[in-house]
Amino acid sequence: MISDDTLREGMQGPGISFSTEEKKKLADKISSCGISRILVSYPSAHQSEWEIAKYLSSRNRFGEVYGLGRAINSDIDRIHSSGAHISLHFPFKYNSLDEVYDSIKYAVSLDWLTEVAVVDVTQYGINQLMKIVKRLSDLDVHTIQLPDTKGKANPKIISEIVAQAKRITDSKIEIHCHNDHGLSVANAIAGIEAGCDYVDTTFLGIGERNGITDTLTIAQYLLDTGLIDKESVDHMRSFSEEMLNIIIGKAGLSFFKNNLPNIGDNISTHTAGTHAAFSDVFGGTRFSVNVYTGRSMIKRILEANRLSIDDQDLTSLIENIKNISAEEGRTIPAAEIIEEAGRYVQSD
Ligand SMILES: CC(=O)SCCNC(=O)CCNC(=O)[C@H](O)C(C)(C)COP(=O)(O)OP(=O)(O)OC[C@H]1O[C@@H](n2cnc3c(N)ncnc32)[C@H](O)[C@@H]1OP(=O)(O)O
Ligand SMILES: O=C(O)CCC(=O)C(=O)O
Repeated sequence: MISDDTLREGMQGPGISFSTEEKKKLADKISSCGISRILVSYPSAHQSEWEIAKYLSSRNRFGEVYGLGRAINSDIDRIHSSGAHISLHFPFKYNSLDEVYDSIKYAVSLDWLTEVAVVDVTQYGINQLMKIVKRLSDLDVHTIQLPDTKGKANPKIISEIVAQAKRITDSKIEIHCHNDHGLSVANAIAGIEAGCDYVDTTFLGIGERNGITDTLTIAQYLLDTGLIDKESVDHMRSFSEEMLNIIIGKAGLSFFKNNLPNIGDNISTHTAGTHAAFSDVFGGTRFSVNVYTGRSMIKRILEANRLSIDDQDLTSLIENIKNISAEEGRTIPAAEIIEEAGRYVQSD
């Protein structure tokens, strides 16, 4: 039931970044918690993300190891070459889904366990969403994820979409609930009660903006329903305590104040490069920079500081930023990005 997303979604939490060595250690702990399904990285983001996907998928610690990417052939090839199972997300805005479906067909031809996230489910009417579910099911997508990407859903909505999806497809249904309105746990429980097959969680609920459903809270709920054993929950509790110190070490104690739903700063902070690329979909104006950044985000940070560099320099600036972040397991503050960028401006 639990699909752990701490190593990928968790690394989208403001101020959070993990090096490859840190991810290996965290993966060991997660597997000791009895979790067998895990999404570990975004292989097209950086070499380190490909390496951890390769490392974890070549070991027998988990039943299913996934890497995430865009529904485009180059991201699919990158994930597949790591040996991880393919997890794809739709674009956040589109005119047509034809090319997306072609790429998904390609992914399924490589990996029968392919999973696809129909991002931001609350943008659709229920009939339109079910048409998409049916189309993915006809393409033999193994797992259809229905994520509340913007954290705007409520338990009634999640219950309705999961129940309807389960009626029209034999594909597995997965939910992924963001916490902007503080409803990620209630929404996940509504999805479980409505019959979903998997629920995405992260330890301490860390993730993009103010995160998603917390693993331990859901495990505690599943314990009461008999779907998980007490030993696993005990391991999750002690790992959650360790994570608390890891997160404070990386993002400071104020992380937990900023991470409050509805009022915390984190709800307007983005890490995902692809989110910054769709600024009319995601309104956030604060950025946390690690290997998940992209051109759109770095350009916006430079523009806010009245700096502009040419395309080639931007490529090399982003490469440097991502390398430092991956090696040192830390986010890169705006001041450091500006200083790095300044070197390109001066050398022109
Ligand atoms: C809901 C979620 O959290 S899904 C997970 C999102 N996670 C991330 O975005 C983290 C990893 N991202 C990255 O490392 C970078 O954004 C990269 C490597 C993917 C791309 O970086 P860049 O090439 O510098 O592009 P940038 O980040 O500015 O923009 C993303 C591009 O992907 C496109 N895109 C985004 N999602 C999709 C998708 N599902 N399918 C196709 N294209 C997509 C955008 O339209 C944009 O294209 P453009 O460059 O033609 O405008
Ligand atoms: O977990 C995934 O597969 C990606 C989707 C996601 O993170 C989201 O929509 O918020």
